[in-house]
Amino acid sequence: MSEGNEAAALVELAKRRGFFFGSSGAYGGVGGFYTYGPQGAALKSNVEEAWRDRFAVQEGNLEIEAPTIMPEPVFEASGHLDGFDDMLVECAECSESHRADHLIEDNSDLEDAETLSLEEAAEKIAELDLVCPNCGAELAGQSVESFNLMFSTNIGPGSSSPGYLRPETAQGIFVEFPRIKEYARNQLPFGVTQIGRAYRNEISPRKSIVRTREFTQAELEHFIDPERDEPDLSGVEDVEVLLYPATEQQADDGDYVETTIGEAVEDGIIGNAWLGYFLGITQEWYENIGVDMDRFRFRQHLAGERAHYSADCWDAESEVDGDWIEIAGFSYRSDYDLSKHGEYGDDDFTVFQQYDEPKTVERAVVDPDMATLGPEFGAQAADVAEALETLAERDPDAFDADEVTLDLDGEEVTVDTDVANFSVETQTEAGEHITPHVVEPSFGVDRTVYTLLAHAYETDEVDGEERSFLSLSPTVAPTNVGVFPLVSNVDELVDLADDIAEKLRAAGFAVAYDDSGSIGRRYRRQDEVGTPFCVTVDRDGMEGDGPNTVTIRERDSGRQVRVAVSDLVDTLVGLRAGTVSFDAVVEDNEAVEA
Ligand SMILES: Nc1ncnc2c1ncn2[C@@H]1O[C@H](COP(=O)(O)OP(=O)(O)OP(=O)(O)O)[C@@H](O)[C@H]1O
Repeated sequence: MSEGNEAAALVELAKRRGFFFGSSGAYGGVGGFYTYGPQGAALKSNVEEAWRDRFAVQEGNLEIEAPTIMPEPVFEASGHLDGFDDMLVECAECSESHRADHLIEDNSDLEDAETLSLEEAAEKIAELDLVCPNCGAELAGQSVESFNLMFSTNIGPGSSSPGYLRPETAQGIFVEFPRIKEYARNQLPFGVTQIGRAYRNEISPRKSIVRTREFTQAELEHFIDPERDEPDLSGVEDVEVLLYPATEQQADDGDYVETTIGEAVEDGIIGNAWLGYFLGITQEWYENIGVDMDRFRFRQHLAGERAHYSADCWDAESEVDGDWIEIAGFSYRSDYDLSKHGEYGDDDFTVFQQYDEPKTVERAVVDPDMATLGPEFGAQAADVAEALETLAERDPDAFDADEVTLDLDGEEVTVDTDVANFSVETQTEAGEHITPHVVEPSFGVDRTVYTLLAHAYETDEVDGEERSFLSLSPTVAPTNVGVFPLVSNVDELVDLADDIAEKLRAAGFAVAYDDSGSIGRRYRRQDEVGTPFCVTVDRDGMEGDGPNTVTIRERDSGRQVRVAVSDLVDTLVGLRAGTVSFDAVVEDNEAVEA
């Protein structure tokens, strides 16, 4: 497809063939909400299933399903209430809202306008003479404001209990960590996955299902002890990747780095081995489900671009119509989330890590008797003593210094270790409580679906006519097989076709049974929705005393092969799973002239 046309052709096909379309059309539609039709819902569900199989089942990770609405304190702790903002500029003329950073990026060479401050963004808009994409009015002089992307609601009647629709599925996993860690028997590392809806009140939703206000994420939160846990890179070190590191993006002649996961981790291009591990298995997964690897890269975030919780971040990006779209994000979230919930929430977000050998340590033990602290602390004495005790537990070495500094609700108090009455006791410790760090691969399911459709969309010529088809991988194709009686007025053919359709459905296939129109038109209909194989029941296969035979047609090449009905289900099972190639089926059977 030529550049610029791909998305338009895709959206047209998606609507006509029941992949997806803007929702609530009867009421004028509402920006940023899409309904998946029968083909789209099946494709999306197959992508989710493939993700679940790779990132939950194959990895031995756990899966949970948490609510999509959570109370306000969760998002106070997570930082989303304060920090989950985009830059908004409103047109004074038509009142249309725009994302300031996107407007700037679309109209300049700047790729990281997100990193600008609000004032800088406003200056840039003026400098570039940007106009409102809706009405053409000048935007210079308009202020740029930050806009929080969370949808708010009230839980129960009244407004005393505000809640928010989750902007990422991840918080549902972090908040439930105290329960899940028990389930995982407190053994790090372990991973928890969740596939579900997330909601963001995007300032300007666009590119159909690429930027919507309600979308599906598939997230994995992998909990590790950064001091003890190392990933096993042996399975991914040879995976070849195209990387676009932050340093290259900032260099004048910034270039891609073609390397392997093993080398990228060794050379420090990917600064964290766990991120390297996940980039490796992700690249293979995307390739398996049909993302075109010539239109795929990993791009590292620039420092100012990273989310409030992220210490290092890479995006998986796919190219559609010449634009790079983020389809998954990989963040090293450190202990940010669990520490915050530990601080704000009323539960234990740490894990007890046993030492290899018990350790003998000297611990400062604070005397809780306030009198010994001296009169200078007055009414604060009880708080000071409590803070000293906490410090003694968390950082006993602090008492080696002459004085210790305490934080009493934001007020700093310095205590001379001579007057802080503590004694040093020798204790044997079996382990320590640590707050696990989190490595997070976060996938956008809708953007994956969009990429698969865009990368699969092809046109060629068949019998002198243009044909458009989706070369979707058999593992995700929404319809697995088409079944057609060559003609609909011969009972014998119709009965056998019915019987085959029933057997295939019983074997777990999504079957499209079609007996209307010419066989060519029936093939075209299936080609357009990406059905990889079609079975046709014809008279040739019913002749003689031998086994009945039917033809299987392969979508992309249009080649056909005649196979015995008794072998059909097994053959298609192999073809769908990719364990049997169409070439092998042709070799074992009789190729048919198309
Ligand atoms: N509005 C949206 N519509 C559809 N998918 C989304 C949307 N926002 C995020 N996603 C998906 O969720 C994944 C993880 O979310 P993350 O918070 O990393 O996105 P993001 O960096 O905020 O995305 P963007 O910069 O495009 O707004 C993204 O890689 C993307 O695939």
